[in-house]
Amino acid sequence: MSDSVLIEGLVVETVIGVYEWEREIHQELRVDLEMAWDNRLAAASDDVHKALDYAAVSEHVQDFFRGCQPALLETAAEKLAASLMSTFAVPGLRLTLWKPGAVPAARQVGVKIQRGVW
Ligand SMILES: Nc1nc2c(c(=O)[nH]1)N=C([C@H](O)[C@@H](O)CO)CN2
Repeated sequence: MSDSVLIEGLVVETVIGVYEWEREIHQELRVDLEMAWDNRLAAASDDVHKALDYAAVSEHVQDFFRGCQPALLETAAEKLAASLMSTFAVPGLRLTLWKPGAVPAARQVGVKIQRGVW
């Protein structure tokens, strides 16, 4: 599939981290998403119900991090990918989770995964 729907730099606040002190605070993550989606039906009908609604997906991501507060970025990425694919019937996605404050000498650190069919 060559079409996709994109979300870049979505900011979420959550509890995440492997250290004890990190379990006591909220930290910022940034989420980049590229989701495989055939955009032709939405374009032909001009109907948001035929589109992969990036506003609804963004809300889902925010809700996800209210309920899921793992230690590792890898765990968060894997669970979020599965949740998005099953909730929105997304056949494939590329997901990057950035943790901007984690390594002071780096602008940001993160993980990127690709799942499903492209
Ligand atoms: N590959 C990873 N490395 C590290 C992670 C992680 O989630 N994935 N997490 C930490 C700590 O929580 C760190 O962010 C605290 O600064 C260390 N390494």
